[in-house]
Amino acid sequence: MEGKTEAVGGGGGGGGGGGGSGINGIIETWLKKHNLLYIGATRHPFILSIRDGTVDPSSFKRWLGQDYIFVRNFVPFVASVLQKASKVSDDGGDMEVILGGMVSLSDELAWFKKEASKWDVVLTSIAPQKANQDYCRFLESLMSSEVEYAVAITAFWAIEAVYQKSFSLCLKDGSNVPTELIDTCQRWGNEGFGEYCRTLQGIANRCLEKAPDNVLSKAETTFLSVLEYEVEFWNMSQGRF
Ligand SMILES: Cc1ncc(CN)c(N)n1
Repeated sequence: MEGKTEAVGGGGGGGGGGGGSGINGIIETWLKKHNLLYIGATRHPFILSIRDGTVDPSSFKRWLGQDYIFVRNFVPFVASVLQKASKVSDDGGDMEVILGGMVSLSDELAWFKKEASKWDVVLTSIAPQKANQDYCRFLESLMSSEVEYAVAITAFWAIEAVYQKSFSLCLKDGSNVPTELIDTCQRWGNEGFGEYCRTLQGIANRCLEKAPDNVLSKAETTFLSVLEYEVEFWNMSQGRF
């Protein structure tokens, strides 16, 4: 899909339970408007090297260790999104989706531990690198009660969606992912995770449609920041600082 905008997850639907307006939602407008940066985050050379089977094992190990630290910091951020949802969302449907997301993050942490031992990566001896520290600091800033639910849920969707889009690319026909990395690609590239991301996209769209202009522009800036942090994270994984 190079050079062409595709709604995250490929469907363009607003997502069950989200109620967003799908193909014509605010997020779809942003994806078109910021397509270059979006492509930069979702078709990064690190991901392309996994897809093509040319990934440097030391880059993969670096990514693995750093991402474990990131996910540990991501959990409290998601908890803060859940707290915001409990205060503002009308029907409780958002809370169920976010809670489901927290359950899969618990699985994700267990997966990192198992994967790390397979690759001889000692998770307890890893220090976060600068790009990771910056990203985690950004997450922390979004946890403030001053940050609106529409902004926080947009960030949450974008963070999950970048991984879904990136790793699902590795599962497409013609890819040459090494056997030992297929499980990694399936973790975020599977259809269930794609559906979950479309649901988050629908929730975010619904919130953005109700949001005043100043919140909309904060959410757009936050979306762009997520894309930039994701690019830096992939760069860091490749040893490019
Ligand atoms: C950096 C990063 N971004 C997103 C994800 C998906 N939870 C992740 N594990 N790491």
